[in-house]
Amino acid sequence: MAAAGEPHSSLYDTIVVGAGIQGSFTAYHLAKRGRDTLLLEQFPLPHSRGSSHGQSRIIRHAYAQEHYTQMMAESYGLWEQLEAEAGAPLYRQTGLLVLAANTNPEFQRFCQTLAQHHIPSELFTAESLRGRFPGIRPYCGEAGVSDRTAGVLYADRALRAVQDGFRRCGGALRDSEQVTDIQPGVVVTVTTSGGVYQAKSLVITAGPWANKLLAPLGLLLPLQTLRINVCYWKEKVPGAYGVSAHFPCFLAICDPHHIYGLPSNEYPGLVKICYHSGSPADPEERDRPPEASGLPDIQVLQDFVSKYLPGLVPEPAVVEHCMYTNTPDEDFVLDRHPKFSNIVIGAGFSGHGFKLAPVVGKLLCQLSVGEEPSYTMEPFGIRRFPALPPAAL
Ligand SMILES: Cc1cc2nc3c(=O)[nH]c(=O)nc-3n(C[C@H](O)[C@H](O)[C@H](O)COP(=O)(O)OP(=O)(O)OC[C@H]3O[C@@H](n4cnc5c(N)ncnc54)[C@H](O)[C@@H]3O)c2cc1C
Ligand SMILES: O=C(O)[C@@H]1CCCCN1
Repeated sequence: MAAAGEPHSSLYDTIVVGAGIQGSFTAYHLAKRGRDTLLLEQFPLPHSRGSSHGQSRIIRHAYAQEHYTQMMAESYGLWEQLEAEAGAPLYRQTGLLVLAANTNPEFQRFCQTLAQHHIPSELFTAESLRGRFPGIRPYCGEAGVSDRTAGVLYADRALRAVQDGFRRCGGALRDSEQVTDIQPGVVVTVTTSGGVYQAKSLVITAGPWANKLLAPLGLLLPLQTLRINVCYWKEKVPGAYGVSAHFPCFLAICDPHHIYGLPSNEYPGLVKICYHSGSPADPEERDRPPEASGLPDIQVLQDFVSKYLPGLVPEPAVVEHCMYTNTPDEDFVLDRHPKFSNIVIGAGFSGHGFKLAPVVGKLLCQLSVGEEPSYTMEPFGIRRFPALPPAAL
């Protein structure tokens, strides 16, 4: 292997830009197939400036859109495989409750998908919810549906495990190297703050920085980057909403944005409850507090916690930050560059991509080696966005 700053003596098969969960899984699949792969990351690892840091993420089969439930069947298997390779637990089953007015059309789609895919689940009325989950105070007319297979992924540990797996397969990971220039061609030339590298194909998985790398390649995707407040709430009785008390993850279908929670585990006595949206922010500015004085998301969460979860103190005890990169329809972008077919793009994971990363990585790997992808790519294509600059298409 070349020392940092020196060109690799031969061509890489693939360079992957961005060692978040999507780029790391893509590189892992490529290296497992024996491809000579270089994974580049701008920050020293581990870091907390993108979207893949933190201790926990929800994993679930339950989705209102069937294509994700379909992909989750394989994703669970790949997580288990990584867990076995890592020799450490990456996942804890807790179940998930989806909560909504029983007439809500999105809620009904969740119920249909769970039934069609034979996912173990149970329907609840407001009354049966109260009986089973005394920590929740449902309102009249509310319903719940559970996904018993759901749980929590140990995110930081999972990211490390997949990067370790990549290196064990012979992959090269260089952190603290920012990609500053990409020259497309049959051989792609990538310049970083530390050197110049060449490869037969390139995968861009740059999270909130995706458009910064794509713009010089003539492509601007309709992505919105959001700064998310990750809030933790104190239990009045420690453990009452904990994994050991069998409190599940939950997803409350609220208007305009959902609210979700994970049982207390990572910080003893604190339950993670967040708003599925945030304030628009450039990733370079993510650590600067938002200019508006009030934080409406935290106000919405405080109202929700005080009305709905009476065993929690309705004031966040800890607030951390993370970035979302949203597409208009919240479906991912997994596609080739419209002009440069050996440049593959994975972007726009819209706050729900972690659980699916094993399959996303496999699909991006398939696209970059020129194989037929294992799933329909229709929901993920770049051409679904009608207003792209004509230069790109
Ligand atoms: C608060 C929060 C809660 C979430 N909850 C869930 C959940 O419960 N379940 C779930 O499935 N998903 C969840 N998600 C979504 C999930 O975490 C993301 O979809 C996923 O982490 C996106 O990964 P990524 O690799 O695309 O992005 P990132 O993790 O941001 O990785 C991109 C990487 O590219 C690097 N990079 C960028 N530009 C360059 C460059 N020029 N040169 C070199 N490197 C570069 C960045 O430094 C970064 O490390 C949540 C996300 C957030 C923020
Ligand atoms: O992907 C998930 O399961 C969660 C749902 C709620 C929003 C954040 N992501």
